[in-house]
Amino acid sequence: MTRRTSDYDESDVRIRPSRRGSRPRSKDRPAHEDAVPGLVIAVDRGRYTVLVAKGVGGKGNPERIVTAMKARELGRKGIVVGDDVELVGDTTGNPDGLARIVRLTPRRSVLRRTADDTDPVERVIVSNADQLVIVTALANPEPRPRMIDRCLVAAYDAGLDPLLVLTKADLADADDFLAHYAPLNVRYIVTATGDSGFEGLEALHEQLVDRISVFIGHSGVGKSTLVNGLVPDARRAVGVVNDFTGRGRHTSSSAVALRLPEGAGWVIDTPGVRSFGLAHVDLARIIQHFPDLEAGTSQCPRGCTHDEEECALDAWVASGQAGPAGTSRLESLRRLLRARSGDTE
Ligand SMILES: Nc1nc2c(ncn2[C@@H]2O[C@H](COP(=O)(O)OP(=O)(O)OP(=O)(O)O)[C@@H](O)[C@H]2O)c(=O)[nH]1
Ligand SMILES: [Zn+2]
Repeated sequence: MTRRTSDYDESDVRIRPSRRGSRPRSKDRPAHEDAVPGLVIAVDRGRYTVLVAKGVGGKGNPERIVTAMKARELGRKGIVVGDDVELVGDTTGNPDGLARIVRLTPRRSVLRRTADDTDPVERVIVSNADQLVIVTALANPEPRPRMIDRCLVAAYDAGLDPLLVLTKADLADADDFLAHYAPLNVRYIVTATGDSGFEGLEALHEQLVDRISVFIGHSGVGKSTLVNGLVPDARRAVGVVNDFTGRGRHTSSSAVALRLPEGAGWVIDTPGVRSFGLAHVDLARIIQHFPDLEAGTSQCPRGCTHDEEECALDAWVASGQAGPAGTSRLESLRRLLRARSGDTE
């Protein structure tokens, strides 16, 4: 198996830990009592853009953006957008200054993916998010239900609440699509741009208040249009900082956290992420992420893989108990199970 390299700034971690025990903690590790907390909002080739709040490190200090590198003592531990960290060094926000990240605060959530479904290297895309916003166009490009199902599995597995955003409702009706997904009880927002402005943007904004939301979607679905509508200046702000420090501009291939106006939540844009390999998701757990089908497994033989002749799910779907999308959802589940076990057609 070839390990795919990625220019995406995610942290790579072997899923199966090595059998060698980790090194005992050194007693004389420096304590960094003067470290200040910050939030990682962008990562670009080993440089971290960290937001440090007002008043931190001294009364009267303004909110500032600090460029940092990872301290040696953190070893190979990856730092990603969304991480809460502690910094030492120059944390004034001086454009020529450089801070060091000396501590990573335990993560509340991690959104991971692998390059494909059997890749042993998992990448952490973003940490500490609580919502996954799956952006799909109703037309141009056509919705991809299998991709959506995959994103839903990734969201549930990471403990994030999924939110479907269906764009371009001016081009196609949302009803068919919504009928398909209704049995899943996933929250959704329908948006459209047109003569009457940007419909649905406010409803979407409401769902983002006080949350950390990761946006994912294929090229052309209108994700940038949404993000720019929600956070008109933020991308420029992050870009400016990177220009200004001369330490590499923020490229569109890595995730960036953008603050909603009035500070009421974060949108994390993930321009380089278009799909999720799910090698890190326990095979037996995948079915739990299909709640519309899981109820039908009670009639399955013991140890059923749900991809075998005796599986009760075919009858469950045929009886209509999984709703109108049952057939396609079961197909989706089985494709995932096969891909996950390396048994691709
Ligand atoms: N008709 C219509 N077009 C839209 C809508 N939203 C976005 N578009 C158009 O769709 C195209 C793609 O939009 P983007 O926002 O660039 O899409 P994206 O998902 O960010 O795509 P990448 O930038 O390639 O990642 C643009 O031409 C937009 O103007 C919409 O609601 N209705
Ligand atoms: Zn079964």
